[in-house]
Amino acid sequence: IQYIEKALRHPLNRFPGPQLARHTTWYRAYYELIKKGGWLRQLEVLHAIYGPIVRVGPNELHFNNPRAYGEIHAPGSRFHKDAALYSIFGNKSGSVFTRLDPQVAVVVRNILSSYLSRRAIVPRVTIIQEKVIDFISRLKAHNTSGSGKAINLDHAVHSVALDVLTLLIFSKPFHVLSAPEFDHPFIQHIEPTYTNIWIKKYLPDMNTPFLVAFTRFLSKFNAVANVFAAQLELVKEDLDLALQDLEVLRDGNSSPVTDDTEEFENDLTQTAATDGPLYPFFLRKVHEQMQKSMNSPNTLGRLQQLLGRNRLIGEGFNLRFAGTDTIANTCVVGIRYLLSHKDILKRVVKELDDAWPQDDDIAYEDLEKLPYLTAVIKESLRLSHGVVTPLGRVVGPEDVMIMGESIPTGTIVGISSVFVHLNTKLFPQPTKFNPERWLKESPSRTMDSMKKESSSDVTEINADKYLVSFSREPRSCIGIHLAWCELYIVFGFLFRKLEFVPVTKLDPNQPLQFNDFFIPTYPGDPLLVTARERMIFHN
Ligand code: HEM
Repeated sequence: IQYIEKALRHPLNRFPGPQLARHTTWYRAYYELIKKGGWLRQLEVLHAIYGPIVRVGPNELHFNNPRAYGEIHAPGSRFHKDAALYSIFGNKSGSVFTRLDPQVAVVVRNILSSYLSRRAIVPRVTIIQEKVIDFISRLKAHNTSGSGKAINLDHAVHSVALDVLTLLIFSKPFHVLSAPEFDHPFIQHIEPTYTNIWIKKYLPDMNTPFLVAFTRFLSKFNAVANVFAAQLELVKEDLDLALQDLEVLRDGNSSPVTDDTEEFENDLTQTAATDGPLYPFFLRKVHEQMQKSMNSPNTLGRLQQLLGRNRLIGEGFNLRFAGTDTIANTCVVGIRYLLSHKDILKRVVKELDDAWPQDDDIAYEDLEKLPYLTAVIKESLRLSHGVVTPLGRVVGPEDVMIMGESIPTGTIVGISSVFVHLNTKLFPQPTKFNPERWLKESPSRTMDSMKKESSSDVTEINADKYLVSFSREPRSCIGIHLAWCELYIVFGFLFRKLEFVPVTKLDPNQPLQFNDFFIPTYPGDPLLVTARERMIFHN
């Protein structure tokens, strides 16, 4: 009776939605677990029935208007991340990504952001370039080896993304690119990893002896666990190596304790000459902060709690996930669309050839200046969406207005990036791969159409503002500079140096289907291609 009374008085009752979802989160679980990531498709159905705000769980609302994105992910927001959603990444040992409170996360965000800043990344561009050149030779060698077998480009691109990231960040990179046929176990298990983590959201105490014993029976689960364990071992070894270095530095008294971020960034820039990986720098910065706090037990205690050994391992481990599959997905989606749109491919290749006529190197800054390449990357980011799951936030510390409605404290609110990127007012013919839309002189953006847009419920016409693949402050992606840099180099180098012949049948009018497993996973045929060197003829 008490339950019924409470349910009848619930403040979210005024919002429409399916009856079952009002009473149990298992309504959503059905789509996430049984319908294998079909929650996004169901959200579309629900919005079509119930309108722009839908009650999708006992305590959860989903929005479909891009304006809501800005209101939920607003600078200075104190909304916490949704504990149940982020528990799938194990928020017990944790990392900045799984820290729920933005005011706690900011401490680690600041340190991590400086070592992933543009100033830290640009001097390390050669590390990325060399790996991508190595990748290109492997693709060519595969073709000339006479095996006659096409390459699975999805696996190949995930391999290069994982190698670039781990080479740049850790002193012990994973080296997966050297596996025959781009088929390293770390790569084979990407999809099962993502599809299996959902179960943790609904059975959070996976570490209870019963569940551990139970999962031993599931061979697929076990294989994924083994791959996880192997990667974790590498991160742990890296941490130990870095800590040993720190001991040496401390004994030799050569680690200056400094408050000065600029000095730290200079330090990063100088050490770039030695190709230093970034994770040890991060640890060194943490170490410096701790030394500085020796006389302030409260700060020291807080730092130790935030950055204890397990947490530092968690931080390193999380970077592998945050920074690999997201970039690889953007590349795979972009390459697929380019190979199925010959006119767009021709135009981007011409732009590259004009800017880079000789077979020597091109400066990264010159790639960044190419408008069409930039538009191709933005369109690839838009149609790969970044993270597709609604990034649930808990309203607080007081009630707020979202889409003109007062939303009570404690409500979980979200809007998937897909509803922003596929909004027809912001991006006409949204499922079409059309880099033109990002160019200022785009013929599709006439004064008339812009006037119409500004009179719609979307008040700003700046499409860049609605590219939310990296989310928004205060929890936006801190790897954005690395991501952009890698995307320019992968797209620029691959299409300047190689010609791909798709073996998979690609239909330009068929939008790519994906499932919602936090980041999108693409069922269906893998992208099989052969690759050969491009010949450039100049008059
Ligand atoms: C195309 C590539 C990438 C995309 C689309 C992307 C997307 C995102 C998104 C949407 C978020 C917000 C997640 C949330 O609210 O829970 C995020 C957070 C994050 N990203 Fe990325 N990311 C990319 C690359 C990277 C790279 C290369 C790194 C680092 C090596 C990285 C590290 C992080 C971290 C540490 C966070 C957590 C920030 C926080 O919770 O405060 N990401 N990313």
